[in-house]
Amino acid sequence: MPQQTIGFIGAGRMAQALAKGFVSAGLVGADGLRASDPSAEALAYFADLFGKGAGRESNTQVAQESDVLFVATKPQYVESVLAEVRKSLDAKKLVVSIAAGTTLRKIEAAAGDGVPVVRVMPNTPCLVGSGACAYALGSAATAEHGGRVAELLGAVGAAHEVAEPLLDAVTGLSGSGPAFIYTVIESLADGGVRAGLPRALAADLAARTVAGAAQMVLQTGEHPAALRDAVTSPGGTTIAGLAELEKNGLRSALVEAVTAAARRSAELA
Ligand SMILES: NC(=O)C1=CN([C@@H]2O[C@H](COP(=O)(O)OP(=O)(O)OC[C@H]3O[C@@H](n4cnc5c(N)ncnc54)[C@H](OP(=O)(O)O)[C@@H]3O)[C@@H](O)[C@H]2O)C=CC1
Ligand SMILES: O=C(O)[C@@H]1CCC=N1
Repeated sequence: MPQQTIGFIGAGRMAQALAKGFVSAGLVGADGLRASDPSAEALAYFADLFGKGAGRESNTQVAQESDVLFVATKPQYVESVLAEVRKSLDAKKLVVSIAAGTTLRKIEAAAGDGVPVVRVMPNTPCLVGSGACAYALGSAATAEHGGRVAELLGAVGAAHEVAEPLLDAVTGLSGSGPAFIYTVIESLADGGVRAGLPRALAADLAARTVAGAAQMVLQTGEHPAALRDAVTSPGGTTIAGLAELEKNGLRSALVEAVTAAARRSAELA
């Protein structure tokens, strides 16, 4: 990939996760990063991670200096931020919005005619190269723009192109999903502590169990139910635990969690 400058308007948690992932993957040097944020704390943290050279005083400076401009504010600020920097945008730039719910129509209207826009839903595991992301192309974005975004996101995890209407469901599943799974990990660890394990050991075993099970699904390609059957001995320990999960509605709770998060994403539009 040719040398490029990647800017972030909004230097919060998701911007930091993406920037760190891009730098770790060698897609950009710290000198190729730009960021602006009204929060001195967020900007200071960004500078701690990537060096003081990345910070800029205004969103416009970031837009002017960036080839790829990530808009990484909360959804309610996306249109006003783009209106603010609109004069610095043209067909040679690529605008990438990561905001939940904010539609391509709104982003494109705020960015201006002919500005290539891609709407992305990333997740925080991009920080450690294990992101699960999806993206949809705006009307002025070509396959080449899609390829650039796929290459960036591919360096920090998996990237799937989808039709825009699917992005609310993606948000409910993989955007918000890490928070659901952290709750699962915490609860597994609590179960371990209840059964007598020291907290630190329980926390380590819980996280590795979730990571290992996910890797089994991804690497074997087996259906999760088949993998579950391979753990479950007749009359054994696992079926005793699974019966409790069914009684307490784990499946339904997770289905409802993803559905509620997807619904909320649609509401944000
Ligand atoms: N966190 C996550 O797991 C994911 C988040 N997203 C999306 O990413 C976006 C950012 O989320 P997240 O990183 O969690 O949020 P954060 O609040 O951590 O980061 C947003 C940052 O934008 C700053 N900001 C506010 N107004 C402006 C402005 N006018 N110009 C420049 N910066 C501004 C905020 O400053 P201040 O705090 O002072 O307002 C804050 O530091 C959201 O749209 C969210 O939907 C998508 C996928 C996953
Ligand atoms: O909670 C949120 O709204 C954001 C979007 C997906 C994950 N975090």
